[in-house]
Amino acid sequence: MGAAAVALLAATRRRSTPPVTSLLSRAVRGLHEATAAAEEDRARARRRRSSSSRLLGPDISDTWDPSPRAAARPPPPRDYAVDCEPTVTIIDGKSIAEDIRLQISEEVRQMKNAVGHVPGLAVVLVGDRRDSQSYVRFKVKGCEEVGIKSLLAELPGNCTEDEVVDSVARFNDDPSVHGVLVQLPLPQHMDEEKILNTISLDKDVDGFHPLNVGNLALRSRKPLFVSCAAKACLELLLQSGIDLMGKHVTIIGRSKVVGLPTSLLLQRHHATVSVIHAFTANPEEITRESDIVISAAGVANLVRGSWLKQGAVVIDVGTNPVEDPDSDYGYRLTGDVCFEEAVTVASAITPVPGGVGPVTIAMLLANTLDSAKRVYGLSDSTP
Ligand SMILES: NC(=O)C1=CN([C@@H]2O[C@H](COP(=O)(O)OP(=O)(O)OC[C@H]3O[C@@H](n4cnc5c(N)ncnc54)[C@H](OP(=O)(O)O)[C@@H]3O)[C@@H](O)[C@H]2O)C=CC1
Ligand SMILES: Nc1nc(=O)c2c([nH]1)NC[C@@H]1CN(c3ccc(C(=O)N[C@@H](CCC(=O)O)C(=O)O)cc3)C=[N+]21
Repeated sequence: MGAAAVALLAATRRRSTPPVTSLLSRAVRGLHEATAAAEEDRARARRRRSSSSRLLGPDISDTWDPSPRAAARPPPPRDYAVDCEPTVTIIDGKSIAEDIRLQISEEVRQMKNAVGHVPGLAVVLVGDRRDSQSYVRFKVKGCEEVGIKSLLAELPGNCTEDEVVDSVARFNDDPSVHGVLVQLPLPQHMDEEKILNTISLDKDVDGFHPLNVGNLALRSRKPLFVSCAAKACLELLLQSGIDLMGKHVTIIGRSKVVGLPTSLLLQRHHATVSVIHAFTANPEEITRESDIVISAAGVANLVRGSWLKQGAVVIDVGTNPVEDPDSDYGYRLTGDVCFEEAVTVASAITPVPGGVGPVTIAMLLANTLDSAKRVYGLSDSTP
């Protein structure tokens, strides 16, 4: 099913009419009505977002206390059609990312006026994996869109660990660079931890440095940077008006890129967090108890509709290539969640593509901006 058809379906479906085919024909019949409803949804989401004072991710400093931002937020949208039957909200990550980039552009412009410099992001890419190359392209394009300077070091897959470390060291020493990241995964023969540990703590925009992760975990501490994917999950929830306090959130995955930092970040927002990994027995029993399910396992269609509680919120971080002869490239991206099943159960869900991914990139830009603000003394919160 195409993304447009799914969005249309989402805007028109009633939970009491489960068969997808009948929903589709209704979607076609109600084309104009549905388009108008979807447009109104987007406008409502934009109004909600523009009333938020901060779009650049969680304010780490006060997240142990009940979040003032959450308190000031209007109540969650009523996801009910006119006849009060529930509908599912497709969380529009692309549009949320666009708003974040707009705000970053403005701050970059102000920085240039105030100190004559713009933030700089350096990316180290090793090898020729097509997926890594395209993610890096998204990052560079994101920088261009907001006026952040980007630098790229591309190294062949058979280079030595020392060559990668040298690249990182050059960026660490470059005062025009405020963020350094090494695109993962690295080739098998390299020691990932050793290389990541050479990134300066104050340029660690991925938030993978042990001190940043440790400080995220500790109540009285404040990390300099938090994982972009974790911040994206939080932002998508908050921007959708979903309160986290006391909610049971299950996170599938415990990696340093997504699962672990997301579990720590959401605890700072007073969620009760369960973490599922490859050795967890009966994961579906845990997810079925959860108000919010965040999946970052990297397994296509792992989360079935039957894994979800009625009305659950679903954040699908997974980005998995699956064969698709109909696609130009012979494959397409799909999430960890079986979308067609989940939309019949969830109250809100992120699509893949167009959900978490664009917001993750926007958060990388936000982390780079924050880093430059710290360097130029423009930061409103000293860590
Ligand atoms: N959209 C975005 O912005 C981003 C998307 N991604 C995507 O998210 C996914 C995860 O990425 P990443 O965290 O780096 O991947 P990793 O492979 O590093 O981690 C995967 C995690 O999922 C767990 N896991 C794997 N299979 C299962 C299973 N069948 N049941 C339960 N748990 C399982 C693993 O458990 P164990 O620890 O036991 O091995 C591990 O903790 C990928 O698809 C990636 O492309 C990643 C970053 C950003
Ligand atoms: N040092 C490092 N930091 C990372 O944050 C990191 C990494 N390495 N290695 C790989 C994973 C994966 N990841 C994604 C980021 C954006 C999209 C993204 O923008 N996805 C688009 C896909 C668009 C498309 O390809 O068509 C979307 O979901 O809409 C996906 C995945 C970051 N990661």
